[in-house]
Formats: sequence, C-alpha cells, structure tokens
Amino acid sequence: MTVEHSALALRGLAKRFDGTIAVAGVDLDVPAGSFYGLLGPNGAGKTTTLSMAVGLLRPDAGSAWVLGHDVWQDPLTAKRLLGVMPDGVRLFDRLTGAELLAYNGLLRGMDPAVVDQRAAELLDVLALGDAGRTLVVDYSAGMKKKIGLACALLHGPRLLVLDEPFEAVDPVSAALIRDILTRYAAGGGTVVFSSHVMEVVERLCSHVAILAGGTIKRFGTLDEVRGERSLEQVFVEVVGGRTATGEELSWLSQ
Ligand SMILES: Nc1ncnc2c1ncn2[C@@H]1O[C@H](COP(=O)(O)OP(=O)(O)OP(=O)(O)O)[C@@H](O)[C@H]1O
Repeated sequence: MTVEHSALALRGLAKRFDGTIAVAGVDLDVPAGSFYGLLGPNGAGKTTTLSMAVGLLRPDAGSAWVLGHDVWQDPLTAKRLLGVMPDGVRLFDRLTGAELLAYNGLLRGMDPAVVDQRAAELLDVLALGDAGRTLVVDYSAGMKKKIGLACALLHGPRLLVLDEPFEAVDPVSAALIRDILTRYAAGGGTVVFSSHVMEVVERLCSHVAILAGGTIKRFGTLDEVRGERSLEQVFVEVVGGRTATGEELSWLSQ
C-alpha cells in the first residue's frame, strides 16, 4: 500500500530516550475506513509511536503521513484531517466540558455557532451534559476519556487516533465510546487506537497490529493475525508471556 492510499502511513519511525530504544523502526499502513487496533504490552512503545504519528513527539528518524500529508512537513493540513486523544488525556482541565470544547473549536478556527451546536450535541451524546459547571480537573477518569474523545471529534476529522480510549472506563461509558466510534467508522472515518484489552480489539477492529519491544511483530486484518486461535493466544505467544509453574509464591497457600 502506498502512502497516498493510507489514512495513516508510518515509515521507519524511531525514537530513543537516553539509553532506551522506545521505538525501533515502525512501518504501518492503516487503510482508509478501517478500525485499527494497536496492541502491545506495557512499555511496548504504543504511546511513543502514536505521539510521533500525530505530530506530538518529533521522531529521531522516519516519517508519518495522514491521508497523504506529511505530518512533520505539512502539519497544518495533516492536523486538520486528524482528531487525537493523547495518552493521559492532557487537557486544559481548569475549564468546564463546554468551555474546553469551545476553546478547542476556536483554536481550530471553527465558526463559534457551529462549535456551540456540536459541543452541546457531543456533551449530550456522551452523557456529560449533567456535569454542568464541574471543571474537567474534577471529572472521573471515564468522564475525562469522554471529553477527550469529544475534543478529538469536534472538528469532524477523517482520521481518529486514540491512545488507550478504554483504559479506566466503566462498562457503560465503554459501550457509549464503542457506539460512537462504530458510528464514526460506519460513516467513512478511520479509527486507530491502542489498547491492552483483547476483547475490545476483537469486537471492534477490522485490523490489528501487535507492537512489542518497539517493533511491529504482527499486523493485518483481525482474521489474518489471529488465524484459528484467539487474539489473546497470539498476543501472549508474540509477546513471550511468562507462565507460572505453580511452585512460586507457595507461601500464599494456607
Ligand atoms: N519521555 C520519556 N522519557 C524516557 N523514557 C520514556 C519516555 N517515554 C517513554 N519512555 C520509555 O519508552 C518505552 C516505551 O514507552 P511507551 O509509553 O511508548 O510504551 P506503551 O506501549 O505506551 O506502554 P503502556 O502500555 O505502559 O502505556 C518505555 O520503556 C518507556 O519507559
């Protein structure tokens, strides 16, 4: 697949922090219209890869393109097409949800009337309308994920990149986020998200990549990657999980 035909294309992305190689040369093509899950254990390099892919962290080497636009050479065009929910949801959190959405929309140069209308709809659909004057800093973890998603969706991006959107989210909010993402993808949008949760990835994704030790170990459609097995089995095999022998921690038995 060529860079022009992918919603997101990564070539040779690499990043080192002091002595640690966080990402060791990632190539990936995310087809337009796909729902792409990036799986990996803690420390695999998911956040670092996605941050470089969306223009938040400058790579040591490599390039990223959003719908054919180079994220680092032409960031304005790429970022217009892109909605991002970063890890840890770095938000301006001394604002209410409505204020935060207004701030985001106006920063993007959107018409204030459109921002107001979309913000009200997003707050309503994401069940954040009742939060009223509550500041985002006082939101629960799940509410912060939802307002982060609302900020990412506000300008109607063609590609959504979400870092751990389901982490620390209760089942009701998770179902809501899933529904919104499914609708977004059905409407022609492309979603890339990182996760440790196999069940969510298996349920939602058309494509999956497994990242470990800073490189992509497997990628393809969900069926190509898991074959006859469960995604969890493939993941554990690829990542090299440790199996308990039963002899450790014997002092835990009464
Ligand atoms: N700012 C930083 N400074 C130093 N080391 C970092 C920094 N960011 C990430 N690393 C290191 O790079 C590696 C990859 O981290 P990264 O956060 O990308 O992994 P991850 O797959 O997102 O992990 P998790 O699932 O735990 O969030 C880790 O070894 C991490 O300690």
